[in-house]
Amino acid sequence: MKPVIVVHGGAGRIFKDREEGARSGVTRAALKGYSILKEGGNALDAVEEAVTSMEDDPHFNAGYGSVLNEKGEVEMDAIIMDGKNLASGAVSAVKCIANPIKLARLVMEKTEHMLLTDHGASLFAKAMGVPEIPGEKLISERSRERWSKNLEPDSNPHEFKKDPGTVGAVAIDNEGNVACATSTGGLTNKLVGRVGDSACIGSGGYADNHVGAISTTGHGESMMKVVLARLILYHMEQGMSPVDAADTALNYMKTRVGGLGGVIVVSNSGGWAARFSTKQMSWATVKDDQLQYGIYTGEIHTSSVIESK
Ligand SMILES: CC(C)C[C@H](NC(=O)C[C@H](N)C(=O)O)C(=O)O
Repeated sequence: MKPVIVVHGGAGRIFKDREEGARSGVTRAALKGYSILKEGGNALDAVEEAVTSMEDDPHFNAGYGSVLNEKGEVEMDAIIMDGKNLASGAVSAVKCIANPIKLARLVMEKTEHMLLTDHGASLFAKAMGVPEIPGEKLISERSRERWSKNLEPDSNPHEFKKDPGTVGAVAIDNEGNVACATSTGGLTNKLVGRVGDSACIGSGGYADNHVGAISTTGHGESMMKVVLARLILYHMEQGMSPVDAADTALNYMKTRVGGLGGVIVVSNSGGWAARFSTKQMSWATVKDDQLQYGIYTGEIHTSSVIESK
């Protein structure tokens, strides 16, 4: 099987000041993940690496640069899933760690459980030797500015809320194993303790070698109502292509519950899709040593991996 990776850096709106950063961030993440796959590495390592790279990048709403909750703090959700055996690990409402996706993987590999939250997740992180960092270290200047603007009486919070940048990756490796990973700071000015789709199996992501892998972004409450990731795989099981399955599920979410979002898909035969019902979504993919990326509907740039290094 030829390896494929697809990544997203969030749907919604991408304001001009974030466009270049988002474009280069998704491109870098896809190339990092792809180089693992090219060297014979597995899909799980590739999606973890791609997501870690975007968690460390302040242009995205995950890890450093996460949006702030109503109290001005970072609380993050993440999930990872292995399509080989349907093993999955997730964390929700975690603070004070740099890479929630790595903690989600430890939940998957080192516990009997699938999801650890808040205080328990932080005790687990300590037990695993994951360094605790001051919460302040996750707050970028941009997130702080956005958060305080949202509190101003004449602000238009709906505009800012549209531009966060959740991250995710899906991949298939040369053995035909698929995996997904998703990580987010959630929604701007959310209530303390709010958990979104990105920590929930079937909503924020799903991976099954029998069908393919999905990572999602968008309005979490809507995505949880329709169990978006698993819904797309269901359509693929019924014979739809990744693009048709993604569009059908996104359309259902829009008409049924009024929610918008974006998804990336890889099928177990190496097909892929990056689709969104929002105005924009930053995405990138590498397949056959060819890099493709875009932000707007219909925008696709193509270059060879050798040139882009
Ligand atoms: C306005 C929306 C489309 C922006 C989108 N948000 C998320 O994906 C949030 C995540 N699914 C949750 O609900 O916790 C983004 O970050 O790009």
